[in-house]
Amino acid sequence: MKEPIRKLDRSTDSGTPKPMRLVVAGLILRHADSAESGTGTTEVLICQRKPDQPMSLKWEFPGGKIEPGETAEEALARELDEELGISATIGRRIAQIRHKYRNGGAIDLQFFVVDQFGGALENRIFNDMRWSPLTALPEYDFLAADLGLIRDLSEGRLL
Ligand SMILES: Nc1nc2c([nH]c(=O)n2[C@H]2C[C@H](O)[C@@H](COP(=O)(O)OP(=O)(O)OP(=O)(O)O)O2)c(=O)[nH]1
Repeated sequence: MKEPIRKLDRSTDSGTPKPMRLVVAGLILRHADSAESGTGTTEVLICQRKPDQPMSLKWEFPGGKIEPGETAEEALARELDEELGISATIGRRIAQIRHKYRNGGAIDLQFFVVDQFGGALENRIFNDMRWSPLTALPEYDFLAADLGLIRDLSEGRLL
């Protein structure tokens, strides 16, 4: 007897499966003093992707993929050197997020605090970069995987 032709399940068959990408990103912090209130504001460095990159002009935290043989901290220190020209001391890990982008790419993202670095910050690859108070983060159009973290940071839950 002939086997019936099975219909392809579009939700599971989207071509060759892409491997999970392991990504690290840094929350580079600085503490700005406010003259009027006398209290300090915590600011974080945010970076905007270039117009010719995938997910163009979205905002993200500096970082990138872990290469074979690297620890997460080593990968982040390398990326921050390549992207910003700084020698960063990688602090504690404050979040880990798994996300599936619509193109089928899944990423595992780890975020680390960086509150010490050597050298002068230099924008080597981004369209724009700026310091944002944690409370202002939701005003920026961040990558989808970062949105939960953005909410937590802006509401003072993580730092
Ligand atoms: N650096 C960074 N990447 C992030 C964040 N959130 C998020 O979804 N990502 C994604 C975007 C990229 O797909 C991937 C980081 O890869 P990458 O920095 O090495 O290189 P890329 O943007 O050229 O990415 P790709 O085209 O190779 O996928 O992680 C974030 O806050 N920072």
